Amino acid sequence: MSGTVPRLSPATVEVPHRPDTVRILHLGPGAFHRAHQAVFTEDAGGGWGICGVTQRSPAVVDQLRPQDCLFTVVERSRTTTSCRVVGTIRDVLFARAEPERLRAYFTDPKVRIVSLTVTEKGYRPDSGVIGQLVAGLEARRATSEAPITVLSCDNLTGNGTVVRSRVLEACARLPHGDSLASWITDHVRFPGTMVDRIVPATTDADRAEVRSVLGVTDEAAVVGEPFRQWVIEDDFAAGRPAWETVGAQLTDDVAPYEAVKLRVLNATHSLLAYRGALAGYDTIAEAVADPVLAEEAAEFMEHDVLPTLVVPDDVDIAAYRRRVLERFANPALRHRTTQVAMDGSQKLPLRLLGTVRDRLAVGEVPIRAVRAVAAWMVYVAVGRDRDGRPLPLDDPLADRLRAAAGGAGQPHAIVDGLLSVREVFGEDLPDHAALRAALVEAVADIAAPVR
Ligand SMILES: NC(=O)c1ccc[n+]([C@@H]2O[C@H](COP(=O)([O-])OP(=O)(O)OC[C@H]3O[C@@H](n4cnc5c(N)ncnc54)[C@H](O)[C@@H]3O)[C@@H](O)[C@H]2O)c1
Ligand SMILES: O=P(O)(O)OC[C@@H](O)[C@@H](O)[C@H](O)[C@H](O)CO
Repeated sequence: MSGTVPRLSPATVEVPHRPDTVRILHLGPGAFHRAHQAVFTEDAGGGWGICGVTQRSPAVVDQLRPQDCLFTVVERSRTTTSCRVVGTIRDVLFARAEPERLRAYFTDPKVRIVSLTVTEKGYRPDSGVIGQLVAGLEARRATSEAPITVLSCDNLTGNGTVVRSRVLEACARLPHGDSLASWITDHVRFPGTMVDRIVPATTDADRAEVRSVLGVTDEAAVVGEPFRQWVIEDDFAAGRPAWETVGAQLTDDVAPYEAVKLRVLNATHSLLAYRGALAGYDTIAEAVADPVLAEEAAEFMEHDVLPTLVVPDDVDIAAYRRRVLERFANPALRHRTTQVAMDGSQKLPLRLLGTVRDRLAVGEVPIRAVRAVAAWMVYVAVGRDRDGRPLPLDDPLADRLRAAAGGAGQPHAIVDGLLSVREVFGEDLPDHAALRAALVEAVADIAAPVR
């Protein structure tokens, strides 16, 4: 209950140096954007204000607008907590309710960057995000024609290339799409990025902590770990904030950094999420505190992932792997296993199946990666933990996955059913006999305690 505690606003908290002008339009101003890009952008200075655009609901607009878009970032290490109010977001809008305001931002030459954090499923053709981008770029072409950069900050392999391809594919479906595609090719850049900061969904307890520390009610507070990293391909059409002055790394080639992050951090996160949730652990920190799961995670990184990586010269991969496990072990974050487990059909191909394919290609069956995939299969098929508590299947393909898994049947039926989902496993993996056999064995082993 907030009682009479005043709301966070410029009247209740002093925030120096707020930018006056919106120069970045951000699609998907969820927890991660607020704790990552908004913080880097505020630190970099130079007057780059952000307008956040929500796609699916006005919830974040309703949280931020009464606060003049101010919000708190709560930074939690194992032993310390600090709060910082961020003022770089200057406007927020719900696209469906305010299409004219959205169009005005897209056509405004002062807006130089459209960035995105819309989750992996936000890039699917049915999400509406790509359509929104194409409509916005079309409006810009018809008015100012000013060059602009589209900056994906989602955990996708080749996020810049993916968003560019999706945009051009959508143009190809329009009646006069060829000329729009050609304008986009000449005027719009799509740099790739690697983004990293663990930012769990905010809870009521987090908001209560902000109330007690700052003495204000903040409905838009977010929580993150102290670590943050941003590697950005330096390919911008119309300028950018000086992010390199505040710790971001600008480079010609993001791909090796992105592969290290997705295959080491995100894949191990998913392994711990599925194995941990099935074992009855609520949080990633609890899962990695289990010696069996910690060893499985460490061995997965060392034996399955490492041989597939081209490690950039400036990355000490042994230290990186150790640090990832230390970050996961931070108990103050309370990152829920079921949050990391969501959208597995979209995440597995990006985080785990590249490693599986690369190892199979050299004649090795990566048994620890296989166990992680098997844990996802058991999570989908059985749908409850070892104490019988239900596990949510929050996934855009949930119905298809449930039907394919066919309930908690025999291991071979679960594996064959889920392997047949081509959107996840492609055309190659379902026919790989050694992979199938290893999956059946791992599913049998992991499912036994939860049946
Ligand atoms: N949270 C983290 O630790 C973290 C770290 C690195 C990268 N990321 C990236 O940021 C993304 C968002 O994470 P978050 O913590 O902000 O999540 P969030 O749930 O707080 O926000 C997700 C945002 O994406 C939008 N979205 C979700 N599904 C969509 C769909 N189908 N179509 C259109 N928009 C959709 C939501 O409306 C919301 O604005 C992640 O999926 C990941 O790609 C997150
Ligand atoms: O955010 P998602 O849903 O793509 O993935 C869940 C986590 O693995 C992820 O958010 C990590 O916390 C993050 O990628 C760390 O930078």
